[in-house]
Amino acid sequence: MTDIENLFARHKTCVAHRRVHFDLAARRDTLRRLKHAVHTREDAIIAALAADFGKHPAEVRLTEILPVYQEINHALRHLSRWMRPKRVMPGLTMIGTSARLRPTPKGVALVIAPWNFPFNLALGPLVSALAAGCSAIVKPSEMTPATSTLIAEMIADNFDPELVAVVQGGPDVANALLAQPFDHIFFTGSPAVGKIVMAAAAKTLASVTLELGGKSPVIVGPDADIAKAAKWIVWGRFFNAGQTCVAPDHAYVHADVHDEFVAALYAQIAKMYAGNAALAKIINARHWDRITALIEDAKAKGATVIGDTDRESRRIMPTIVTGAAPDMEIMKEEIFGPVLPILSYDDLDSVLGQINDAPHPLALYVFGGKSLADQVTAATTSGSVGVNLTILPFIHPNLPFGGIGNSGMGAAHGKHGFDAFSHMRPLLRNRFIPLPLIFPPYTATVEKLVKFVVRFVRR
Ligand SMILES: NC(=O)c1ccc[n+]([C@@H]2O[C@H](COP(=O)([O-])OP(=O)(O)OC[C@H]3O[C@@H](n4cnc5c(N)ncnc54)[C@H](O)[C@@H]3O)[C@@H](O)[C@H]2O)c1
Repeated sequence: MTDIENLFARHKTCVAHRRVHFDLAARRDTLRRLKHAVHTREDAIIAALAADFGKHPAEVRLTEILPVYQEINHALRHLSRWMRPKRVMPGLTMIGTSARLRPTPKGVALVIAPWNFPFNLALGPLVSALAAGCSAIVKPSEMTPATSTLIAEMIADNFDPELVAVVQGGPDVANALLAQPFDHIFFTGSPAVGKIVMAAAAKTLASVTLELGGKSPVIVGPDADIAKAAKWIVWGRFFNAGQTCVAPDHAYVHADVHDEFVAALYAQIAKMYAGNAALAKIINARHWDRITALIEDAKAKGATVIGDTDRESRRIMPTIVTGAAPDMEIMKEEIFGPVLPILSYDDLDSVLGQINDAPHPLALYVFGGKSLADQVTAATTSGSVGVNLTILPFIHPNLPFGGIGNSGMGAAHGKHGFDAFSHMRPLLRNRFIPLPLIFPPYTATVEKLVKFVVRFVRR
């Protein structure tokens, strides 16, 4: 038996014997312990993310630590209601029964996390798994060794390994874990690896939540408040150096406001990133090479590019690509870096056509009046829609967060995350249902009764 098989078997046994935290008090205790563990390590988390890719402490607090506290507090506040069995009305044919839907822990959960928000995206789904009463094995990203090691130590110091365990490693370790018959797999990462995860889950029939990525467009309409649009788009595109799944990937800007918008972008970049102290590094040289190759290809195909790069420090300064066109590589793959291509448009229908011809995005942003937002929302499909803001649908505690098609399946956060790790188990109790009156033998009276019942239901 390998270490992973052994660990999984121990989780399975504990879950089967309800030895892990199952009732409300125990789950709350687990969540409080997790909160305390994070609270006592805030400085270490900031240091780990600085070591992994130069994230600014304020950004770590806002995008890695705060969302985890929010997820824990929200669960602590609402868990008792989420866990309560829900009464379900009987409908005509079930009169004489009482029905309840009881959220039941799925069992042993696997959480596979990416590198871009390595703390938040490992811990957030873990909160949902623990709130739902599951045990969990977490595999953080191998690309952020300092943060992943910190997560492993923090969990080992605070939890029985049969309740929560962290297994570190890359694709090999992920695949060894995926071979185990988990009860639910929560994967956050690229669409390419999402397909590998789903294929593996098909072998064990594990249910999956897939939080994937893709190109999230933003549309800036002729009636947009340009200064406000530029502020939200610069913030959403460039924090974490653009390595954000819900970042606006490229912008369609109405020709009437194009020049004003581009000027406003530069003004905002100068304001937010003067001196570049706030800008994170690109995660590694491979990604730096990939992103700068996209920039070079756009330049070679006629785009105007403003923004500096430095391989030594793995920095790419906030970069604007004007005159971008669909044939450029930068318009074909998720950029996942601090680069914003701008496409000028006159005809909204052609923009909607381009969005609909591409895989469904994780997020879609619209800047403009209500009628533009309504028109775009009605004509397209995406994981979420943000109007006159960016990123925030991810942070809202009561909105489901998830993609559709290429950008993912299922939902995370709050009650939706709890539901992902729960089986809604129907419980139907017989009180005085008269159905046995029409059990065989089918005498003339029974037949008449059956006919009557069918007529009654049909009417
Ligand atoms: N929807 C969301 O919530 C969300 C959040 C963050 C990132 N993302 C997406 O994640 C991607 C960036 O993250 P990433 O580069 O870490 O993603 P990734 O898919 O390369 O890696 C994610 C995880 O999968 C593992 N993995 C990698 N290759 C594997 C393989 N062949 N078999 C099994 N496991 C494998 C990694 O070790 C890591 O833990 C982007 O596409 C981004 O949009 C989505």
